[in-house]
Amino acid sequence: MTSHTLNELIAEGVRGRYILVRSDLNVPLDGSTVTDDGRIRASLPVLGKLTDAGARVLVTAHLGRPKGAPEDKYSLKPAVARLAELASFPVSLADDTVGPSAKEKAAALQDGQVLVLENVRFDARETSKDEAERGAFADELVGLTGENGAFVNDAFGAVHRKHASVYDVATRLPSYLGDLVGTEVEVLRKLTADTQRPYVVVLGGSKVSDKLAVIDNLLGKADTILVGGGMLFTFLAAEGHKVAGSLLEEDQIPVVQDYLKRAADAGTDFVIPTDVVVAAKFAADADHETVSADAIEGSSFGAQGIGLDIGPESAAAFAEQIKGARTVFWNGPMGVFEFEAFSAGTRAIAQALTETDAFTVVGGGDSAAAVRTLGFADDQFGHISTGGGASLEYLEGKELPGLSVLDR
Ligand SMILES: Nc1ncnc2c1ncn2[C@@H]1O[C@H](COP(=O)(O)OP(=O)(O)OP(=O)(O)O)[C@@H](O)[C@H]1O
Ligand SMILES: O=C(O)[C@H](O)COP(=O)(O)O
Repeated sequence: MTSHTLNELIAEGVRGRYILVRSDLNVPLDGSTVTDDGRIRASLPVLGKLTDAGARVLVTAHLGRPKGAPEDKYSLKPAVARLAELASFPVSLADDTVGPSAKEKAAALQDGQVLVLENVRFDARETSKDEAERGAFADELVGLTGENGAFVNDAFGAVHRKHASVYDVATRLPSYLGDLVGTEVEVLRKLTADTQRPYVVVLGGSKVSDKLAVIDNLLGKADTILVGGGMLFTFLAAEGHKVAGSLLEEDQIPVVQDYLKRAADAGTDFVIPTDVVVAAKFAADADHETVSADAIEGSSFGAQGIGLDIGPESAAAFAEQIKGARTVFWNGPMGVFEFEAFSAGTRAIAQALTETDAFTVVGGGDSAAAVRTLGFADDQFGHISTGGGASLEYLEGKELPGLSVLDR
């Protein structure tokens, strides 16, 4: 990569200039409490460098997946409150993204201060497939920077998104690679350049179709793929099993069937859970029991049952695979770890990662949150990446729009 770096921008001089920074503040929330501030902490160094150098920093960020209009539960308020607590520079939040509040607060911003714009996904143009629509939104974001603005992408978790605040603004402003993105790419580059085998990829989480899409390119690259979390039910369904009320993306069944067919030729083994923890409902205190993965509907909860974790037998089998690996990449919790009763699978995988001799990478907002909230320390893993989907796509060898647009 030949992108210009933040240090180069700072050397050019930023005092008094408006610098637009894309950060990843997409943190897990419990109501208005940030349950893991890892991504906020990871965003601090770049903001600190810019404010120390006298820049007026405008931060863009997303939270969750709102439907292109403001929604209280997706406000950046809690994330920005936490950022302000941790920061050594003044931080404020605009009430909108490119509206009157953003304009007024941006105009009043002083050297060394940070203004975060409200969730970029409150504007449908941010994620539009239509380049002109995204471009119009990008123009409005760039308009806030005045005459001599610049753009820094420090949102590693979002570099796989061709979105206005990630991609289109970079075609309109002199653009630079943030330190967090630089560091993350360096670790993943080393991992792909010299992958020690066996290479085991552990996949879980709830963004089922996103994560299923990456498997295509992992076939042949990974020796073993361990399938947990929400996507496991699409695998079970692809094998002809009923999954009751569990998370299932029916339209993805043929895709998974195709993967299963191609796996042997590609030299990749799938390990699919043999037991599942099924709950009566999606709740922390739900009644639950462990059943065989091919008999989910046979649980006491019948067709209402929801699979919320992998069972102990599967967790042990996954741990065994991890023990024998030389490289492990893990994205996506094995179950709904936020509820204690359904956290055992995720805990077992985290534990196995801390015990293997393999180089281990944990990627993703919730995956990183899971290992921390379950009591593991960052230094027990080779690398904890802020990016889940982003790191997976990097490992697949895909071109990431947010990175390639910075290439000169
Ligand atoms: N069986 C399941 N049913 C429903 N939700 C599940 C299940 N297993 C895991 N999850 C949920 O998946 C969520 C995390 O998924 P996600 O795909 O967002 O992972 P991530 O690590 O944040 O990756 P990324 O950074 O790409 O978003 C957790 O909130 C967890 O509760
Ligand atoms: O959580 C993530 O992986 C990033 O913040 C990107 O979020 P997205 O998958 O909703 O684009």
